[in-house]
Amino acid sequence: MAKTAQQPVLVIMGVSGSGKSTVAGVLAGKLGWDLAEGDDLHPEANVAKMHSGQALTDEDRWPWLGIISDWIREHVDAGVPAIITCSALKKKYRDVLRSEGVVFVFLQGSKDKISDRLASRHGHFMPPSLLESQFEALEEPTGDENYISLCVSASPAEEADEVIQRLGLRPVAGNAEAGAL
Ligand SMILES: Nc1ncnc2c1ncn2[C@@H]1O[C@H](COP(=O)(O)OP(=O)(O)OP(=O)(O)O)[C@@H](O)[C@H]1O
Ligand SMILES: O=C(O)[C@H](O)[C@@H](O)[C@H](O)[C@H](O)CO
Repeated sequence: MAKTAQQPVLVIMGVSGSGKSTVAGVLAGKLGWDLAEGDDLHPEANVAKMHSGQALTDEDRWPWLGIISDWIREHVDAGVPAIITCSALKKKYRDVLRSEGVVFVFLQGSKDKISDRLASRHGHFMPPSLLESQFEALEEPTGDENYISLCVSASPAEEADEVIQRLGLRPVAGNAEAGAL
């Protein structure tokens, strides 16, 4: 069972197409928490690189992880509960995001399942061809990393409810039904 601080920051993590943005949006609606989309914090060069079909390297990702880490720290320091999406594929990436109060929510799914999702997603800069490299880079969280894993076979609303229930979070009154898809 992951430990939750009174005002946690949830990092919704997983490969491209695992549902991070979708689930984070529903969860933020139910909880009434601050939300940031990690994809929006990438330097432009990173987005252009992924769009052209090339996988990011560690060097490409460090500046981006620094921005995400700053965002997390601001919320932790201010005691404001929040949710951010970030692939956070490797343990060394999570190590720079980790701090008291940070809980990783790992959206875990098979390559086939996620590949099907990406095939029917349109208008996103990330090409489905990069999914293979995402799985190659992925180091699933283990051991004493403060995390929960969720199997991505339920609806976004069910996945959000599972996070709320497993972490013992409190939905905003009247928002419990938000995002029922
Ligand atoms: N629980 C779900 N059930 C069915 N479809 C889903 C679910 N979650 C997400 N999807 C769909 O899967 C696709 C990928 O979801 P989403 O864009 O949220 O993934 P992501 O992890 O944020 O991807 P990326 O990192 O590339 O931005 C979208 O088309 C979304 O509508
Ligand atoms: O670490 C990475 O390779 C990137 O963060 C990708 O995961 C993308 O940001 C995202 O998946 C595309 O939307």
